[in-house]
Amino acid sequence: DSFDEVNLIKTRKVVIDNTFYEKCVSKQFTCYSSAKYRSMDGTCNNLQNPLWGSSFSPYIRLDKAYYADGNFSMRVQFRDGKPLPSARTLQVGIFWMQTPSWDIPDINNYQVNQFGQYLAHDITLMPSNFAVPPNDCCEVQGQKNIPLSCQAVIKVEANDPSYSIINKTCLPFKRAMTAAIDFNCPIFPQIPFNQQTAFIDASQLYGPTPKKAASLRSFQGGKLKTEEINGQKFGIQVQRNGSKLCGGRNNVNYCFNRGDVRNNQHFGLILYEETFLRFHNLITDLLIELNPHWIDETLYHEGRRIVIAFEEIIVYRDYLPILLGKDYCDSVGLSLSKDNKTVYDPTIMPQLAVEFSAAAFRIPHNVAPMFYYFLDQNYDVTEIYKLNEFMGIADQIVPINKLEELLRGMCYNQGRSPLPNYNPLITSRLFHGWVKGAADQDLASIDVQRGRDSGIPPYYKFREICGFKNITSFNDLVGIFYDDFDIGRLQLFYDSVFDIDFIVGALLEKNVEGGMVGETARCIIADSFFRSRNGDRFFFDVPDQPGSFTEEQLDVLWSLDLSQLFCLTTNIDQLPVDIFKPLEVLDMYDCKSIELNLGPWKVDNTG
Ligand code: HEM
Ligand SMILES: [Ca+2]
Repeated sequence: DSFDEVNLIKTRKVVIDNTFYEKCVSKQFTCYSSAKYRSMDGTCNNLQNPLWGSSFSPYIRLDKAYYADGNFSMRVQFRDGKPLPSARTLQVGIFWMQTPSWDIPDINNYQVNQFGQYLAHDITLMPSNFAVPPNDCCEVQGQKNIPLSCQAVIKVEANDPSYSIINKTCLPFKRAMTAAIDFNCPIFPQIPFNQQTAFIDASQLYGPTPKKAASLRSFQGGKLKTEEINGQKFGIQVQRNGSKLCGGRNNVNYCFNRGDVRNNQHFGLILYEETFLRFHNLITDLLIELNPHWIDETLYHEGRRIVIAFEEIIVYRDYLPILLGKDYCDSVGLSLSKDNKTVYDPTIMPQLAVEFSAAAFRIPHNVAPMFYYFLDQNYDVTEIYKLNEFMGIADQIVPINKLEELLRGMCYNQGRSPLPNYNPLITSRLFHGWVKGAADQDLASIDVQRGRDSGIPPYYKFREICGFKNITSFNDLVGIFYDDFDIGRLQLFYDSVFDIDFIVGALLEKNVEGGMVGETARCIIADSFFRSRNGDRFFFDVPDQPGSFTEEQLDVLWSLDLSQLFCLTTNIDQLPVDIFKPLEVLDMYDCKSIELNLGPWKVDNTG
């Protein structure tokens, strides 16, 4: 078998802990192997283990849990058992000083960031329990009986180069929900929950539960609900009862309601949510023309099945080769090819690893750009917005032509180059303008703290899991990072090489050739994408399933790409054929000439 590295993780015998399914779920499932469509929540995908990969089930662990007490308290230093350095202290001491105050331009554009985030929101959501007070964990520090979920706020030093300016000494952090604490299900050590379906099934659009999904459907013609704003069709908004609040933000006029709760995070993401929603409704329009006898239910599920197949193709054919490197994808069986169909294996656990969600797949936060440019038809800049100041607010893109101007900017501008640091706006003023307690966060500190919160192994252990040479001293790190001086910087903060947090080490690593992440992150990311696909009975090209596409239908699906989707769902005039490459103005689609032909979906209605 040539799929060495991914197999290496598979054959480490990842222990699938079934305690949750056996002890904590009382519902009995009757699954039908003849079902043509996926359930909304991912249940019954695996017929023997109906909850595998479903929403609200625990992540798996690639290794044991690393907690100080073996149960839930955060990891401590290897030598003396003292707390690890504050996540913010690491960000300031190792990354901040080396972060340029502008984005270094990349060979790819903003779409790589945006598709990545849209995809992340399909497969993973490891939330804190915001329903349980207090809202702002910093406010209760120093009091007696601090709730467990608030015991890991991030300490900020008085001389912090950015937070001292606004007198911030504490970053609120709420620990992720776990089986034992939030679902009353005694699993120890604790394990966080995935509130999304682990499958690539567009659950960020349709909703990860039957209830949420139903609330977004119009129940007419298979469509998702829309409303008209400024003469354009958008998805529905959240019922705000006259309040002007969107998520954590005051004074906004527009706030959308979609399958994933993070959908309003910023306008780049909203562009994807809106265009994919319009794509679904366009498909159902075409299907009803071909098959006028189809009822709403059939149209909805057939449309959904096409949208999902489309997303899966973009992920495995177009996106992962850019993120991980094309040759690597070929060698570990992640590539998609027309004649080599995906083999479904019911023994593969499709659920993602906590090491993936809490850490490895966050490395691409390093390409989140500082500024968004809006370009008109002549490619002149009409607006420039700071990412962090326009989070939780859709107002800028609902006026006529604005979605198109944003889209143009995201295609023609070079994106942020993947280097060890995140942009300084999201490491000091993330969610700027939000309500007190939520405002002015640091995503880099959060990512370090989330790793400790969820008990993932330290950096050296990840390298061992991935089969790289063992690390036993700081010296063994020579040659792994962009800059060997970083080893000295790490030594300033960590007592021992065994203490280094995964994401800190992984961000410093040299990127792999032809990819955007280092070798350790790549190995963990590949493992979860392998699971999510090969453990998915409904993956679009798995043959001989009740819902398998015909060869003619597959030909149509293969002919589609992201640029065509944007052509079909917006009023944009033209787009580069390769959606991820800036400045490729030679190979363009004239959007007026793009049509979607779903002919192979016409069925004989006499049968
Ligand atoms: C504009 C760009 C982005 C912003 C502002 C952003 C922001 C955030 C925030 C605030 C969180 C929650 C952190 C926590 O509380 O633990 C998060 C989580 C996450 N992000 Fe991003 N992100 C961006 C892009 C991306 C990209 C490009 C990827 C991957 C390709 C990504 C992957 C993830 C993952 C895997 C998580 C954890 C999700 C979970 O399971 O809860 N993000 N991001
Ligand atoms: Ca999903």
